[in-house]
Amino acid sequence: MTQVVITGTGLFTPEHAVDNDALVAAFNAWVEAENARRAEAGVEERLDYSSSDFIVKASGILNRYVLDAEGILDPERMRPRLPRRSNDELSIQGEMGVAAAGEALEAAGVAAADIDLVIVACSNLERPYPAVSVELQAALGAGGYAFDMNVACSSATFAIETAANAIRVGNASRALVVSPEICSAHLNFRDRDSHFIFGDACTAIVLESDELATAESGFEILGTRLVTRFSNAIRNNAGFLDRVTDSDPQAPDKLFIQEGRRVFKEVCPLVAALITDHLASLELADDDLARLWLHQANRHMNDLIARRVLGHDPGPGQAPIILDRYANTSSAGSIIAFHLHRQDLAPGAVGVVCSFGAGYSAGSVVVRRQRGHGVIEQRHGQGGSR
Ligand SMILES: CC(=O)SCCNC(=O)CCNC(=O)[C@H](O)C(C)(C)COP(=O)(O)OP(=O)(O)OC[C@H]1O[C@@H](n2cnc3c(N)ncnc32)[C@H](O)[C@@H]1OP(=O)(O)O
Repeated sequence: MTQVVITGTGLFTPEHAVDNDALVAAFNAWVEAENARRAEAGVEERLDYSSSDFIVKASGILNRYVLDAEGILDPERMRPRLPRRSNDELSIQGEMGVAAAGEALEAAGVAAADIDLVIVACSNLERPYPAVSVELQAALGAGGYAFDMNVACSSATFAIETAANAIRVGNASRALVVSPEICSAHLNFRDRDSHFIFGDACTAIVLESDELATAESGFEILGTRLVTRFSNAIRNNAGFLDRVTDSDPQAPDKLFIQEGRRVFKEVCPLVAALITDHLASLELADDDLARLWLHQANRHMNDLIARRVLGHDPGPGQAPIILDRYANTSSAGSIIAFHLHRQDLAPGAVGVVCSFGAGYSAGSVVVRRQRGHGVIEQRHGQGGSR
């Protein structure tokens, strides 16, 4: 069976950084104005203020990067301002994708023309068609075929499995998985419970059949495992039927909404069981795991999942946190952690990239650092989705 190797990753980080204090100042200025409006209109109910202390304590988030800070921090607007682009211009997600893909291709030592599958996988696509991936394929000069897919926060791991299988069956020899997440556009910055949760970023991953890979030390995919379980606890009702259902396009449910506590309670055990069962199916023990690159939604969730999987608190750097800087970047989060925190791993070290999110959906990708190019250990050398 063809072995599939991750040979390069890339990351696009928007220039605008917004820390909690700036976000909270904008939110509280809006609350003050809104409460004054309510008082004037004789409405009794008042809105509560937000606080940086709460955000850090509840989530571990200190900062987020966004495509446009000015629109978000304007209390009169509180949403990013992204100018409309003409059909002849590269789309916003296409531009993010070109930046992240360029870095990933360079790391892999692969020319764009040698890519024959491009998957754009993210929570929110900026239009239904033509597919952003097909536009990106053209912008990069990649060959083969391309398609978009959305499995919310698990989009990237589901796409890794899809790309790896395409390589295994011979439909592609090299694939690019790109996750351009513009979470600031689906976030209700006027909702106290969630206004701090998300940031924007784009990741890219190059996957190759091992016979073709030339990168010095790639990460061999030992197996992938995906799970979904329906839940309304995280939801966004925006959709193309809005126009014909005559529903209010400004209604709060047309943006991200969640029952945070429920998500915490229901998703942590699901994810811990997914990883543990996946490792067992690969004849790996929990303590074989040198690293957990977990989805980055909430620091406490990650601590709990890592503890459940490992049976003890993770060692320093064993379950890296990037949400302190990036906040929740949906499907990009676990890939950012993988991108930034893998180079120190010794050859042969095993780790898991694990996403979880709306759906619910969760994906586990177990990888092992190669011992220099072309040398693959046979002990856990199974291919396929396991
Ligand atoms: C998986 C995904 O990627 S989906 C997207 C992200 N999802 C998640 O992160 C799900 C996991 N859940 C969580 O992380 C958490 O539930 C959070 C961070 C969303 C919220 O933290 P919680 O501790 O659950 O806060 P909760 O909503 O219960 O509120 C606790 C208190 O803080 C208050 N509070 C809520 N928001 C704020 C705020 N912005 N500032 C100050 N206080 C606040 C509430 O009013 C409440 O006060 P009370 O105890 O007096 O009633």
